[in-house]
Amino acid sequence: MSDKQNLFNKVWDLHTVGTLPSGLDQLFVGLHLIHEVTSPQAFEMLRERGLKVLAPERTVATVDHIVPTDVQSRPFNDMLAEQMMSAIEKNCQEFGVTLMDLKDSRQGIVHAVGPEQGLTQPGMTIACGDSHTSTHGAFGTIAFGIGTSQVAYVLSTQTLAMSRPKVRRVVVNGELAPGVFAKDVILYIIRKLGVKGGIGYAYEFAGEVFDRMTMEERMTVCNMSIEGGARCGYINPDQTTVDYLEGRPFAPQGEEFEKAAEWWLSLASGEDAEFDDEVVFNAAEIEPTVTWGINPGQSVGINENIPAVSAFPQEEQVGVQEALEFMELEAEQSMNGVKIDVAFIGSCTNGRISDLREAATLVKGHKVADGVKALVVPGSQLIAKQAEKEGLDKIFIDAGFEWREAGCSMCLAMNPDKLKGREMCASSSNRNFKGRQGSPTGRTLLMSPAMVAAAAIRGEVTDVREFSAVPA
Ligand SMILES: CC(C)[C@H](C(=O)O)[C@@H](O)C(=O)O
Ligand code: SF4
Repeated sequence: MSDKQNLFNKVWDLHTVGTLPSGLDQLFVGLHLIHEVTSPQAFEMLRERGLKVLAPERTVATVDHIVPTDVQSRPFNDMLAEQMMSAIEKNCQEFGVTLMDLKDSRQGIVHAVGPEQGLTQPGMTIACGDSHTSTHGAFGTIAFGIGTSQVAYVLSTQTLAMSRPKVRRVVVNGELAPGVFAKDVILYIIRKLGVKGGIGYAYEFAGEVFDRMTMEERMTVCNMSIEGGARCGYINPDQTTVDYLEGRPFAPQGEEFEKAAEWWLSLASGEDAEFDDEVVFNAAEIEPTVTWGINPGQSVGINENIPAVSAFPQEEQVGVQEALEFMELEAEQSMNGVKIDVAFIGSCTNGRISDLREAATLVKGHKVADGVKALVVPGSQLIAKQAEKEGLDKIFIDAGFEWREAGCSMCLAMNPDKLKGREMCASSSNRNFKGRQGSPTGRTLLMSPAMVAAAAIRGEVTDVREFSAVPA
């Protein structure tokens, strides 16, 4: 491996088993994660062709999207959800794949479970029929979201045919101010580079800000690379990565772990590593950020106003106008003080223990504003258990939040947790597309979990720094 090679190209080369006549590289897939929404048809395709799962030991399934977060008794009220659940149970049993179902204490959102279990490791290739697979890049992993037919392809061949993206290094130097979180950093990057800015690229996030981040913060950033159009995003493995993985169930143990750690660290892009492109930002410019529109790039700092329509490039202006009309917001208004109806803390972006701790710190001793429905949905059962051990559930419940079972929940509302009518939701999730949270006219404001907590208490979008207990 040359010193000039960045981590992405090193890992890509190590996993390339051939080049197809189409020119695509055929990559070996180290880990294939499965969930109930994008796998049923894939298993059907295998059945139709009489194929087996080639490497069941490299395939792990969990259930997350359709999981009800209150009453979980079977059969589910929603027949479609029940069908998906039965299908994944049957498929995993028949094809010999490990399934972390609702009875399994490891169950949770696929992108929470992989890292938590130590399945996600540096230098690996990971595929999953889910766009936010980019989350796993936080470990210096090349992790791709794939479609259902590709799921069938990976199940049967343990490889994936892909064209090699270019690599852009996204550097953020300096120090984040208190009250500014990983979520604000990625929202800022997407706003600056655009939701299509990453097309054709893998993003390497580098610089002081990411170096200092915990693994959970790095996951939040990499999770949303896809929202910036990038094929995937990653952060070089370092001691923080190694420390996080030590002792996790699927991580190597003892001497094997030492050897693995040495190998992981050797993969990081060196000082001389070359990139196809590089952009540099300054952490001091990043404020607590909130979206005002219908894609994750349409955001502003809490103390800025939404720009005038004329400030956008000509070709974007119609879309901006449409977004403002849908959101019932005005150009040049401030987001500070916008009323909310619902507050949602959860998702694979911000449903981890550190997110719940940050939100709970803020919520403690306060009450959810009258008329606001607020819910906390931990990303996995283990996160829920840890939160309960720390008494966070009690803090949320005392404040008037609902404390729910683990799953995707209102991030995409494939379960019963849905917005109603034109409700406005402060959400710690990653997508604010029209109708994303279950009501075609429902509206989503993306922000950090601490900002969601602040909005829940005040009943309106609020600068988290106005609270005395701002988590550092
Ligand atoms: C249901 C699934 C295919 C989808 C995805 O690919 O991301 C979902 O997880 C989402 O966040 O929109
Ligand atoms: S939490 Fe949301 S973004 Fe993440 S996998 Fe589930 S639906 Fe997709």
